Amino acid sequence: MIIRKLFKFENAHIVRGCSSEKCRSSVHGHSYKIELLFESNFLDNGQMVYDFGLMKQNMKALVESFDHAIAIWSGDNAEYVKDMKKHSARWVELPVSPSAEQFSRVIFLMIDKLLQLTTSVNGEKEVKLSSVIVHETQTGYAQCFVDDAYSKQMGTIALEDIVFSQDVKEEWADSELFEKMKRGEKFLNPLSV
Ligand SMILES: Nc1nc2c(c(=O)[nH]1)N=C([C@H](O)[C@H](O)COP(=O)(O)OP(=O)(O)OP(=O)(O)O)CN2
Repeated sequence: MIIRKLFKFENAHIVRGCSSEKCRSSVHGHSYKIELLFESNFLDNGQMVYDFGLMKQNMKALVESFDHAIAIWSGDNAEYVKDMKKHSARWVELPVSPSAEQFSRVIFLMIDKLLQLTTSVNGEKEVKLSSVIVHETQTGYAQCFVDDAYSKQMGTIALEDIVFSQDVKEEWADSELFEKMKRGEKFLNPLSV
C-alpha cells in the first residue's frame, strides 16, 4: 500500500542553463507542493502504514526549510551566491541546480536518510520512501524514485554538501537536526503526537 502526505512551501531560485529563458536568467518564485509517498505491506497498531502525524515532526521541518527561502546552487556565479546569502536570511545551498528534478532528488535523500535513522514505536514495519513528487507549478512536476535519488548518471548528491542558513536551522525544534542526520545519529519517534 502507498500513502502520501502533502507539504507546501514558497521558494525562489534561478535554474541556470535550462532552455526556458525566464527561468535561467531571473530570480523567480514558485508555490511548491511536495508529496512524500511511503509504502509498506504492513499496518501499525493504528492500522496505518505510518501515521501522518509523525510526518509532521522532523520530516515536515526538513521540507519546510525551503519555505520563504532562496535555493542556491553552489556552482552558481560566486558573486551571486555571496549576494543571495547576504540579502536573504533564509537560504539553502545545494550542490545541484534547483530544478524540480533536483529538488525531488534532494528531498528524497533527506527524507530517506531520516526514515532510516528513525526507530518507530507503534508497530510500523518495513516502511519505505516510495517516491517524492515536487510540483513546481500547477502544470509541471518531477517525481523521484529510489533509483533516481541515488543515480550516478544524474550525479551523486551528498548530504554533506547541503547547507541550511542559520535562520532556517533555528526554526527547527532541534537546530542540530541535520548535523545529527549527517553524523548518523538515531531518532526515536514519540509515543504520541
Ligand atoms: N523539466 C523542467 N522544466 C522546467 C523547470 C524544471 O524545474 N524542470 N523549471 C522551469 C521554470 O522554473 C519555470 O518557472 C516553470 O516553467 P513552466 O512550467 O513553463 O511554468 P509556467 O507557469 O509558465 O507554465 P504554464 O503551464 O505555461 O502555466 C522551466 N522548465
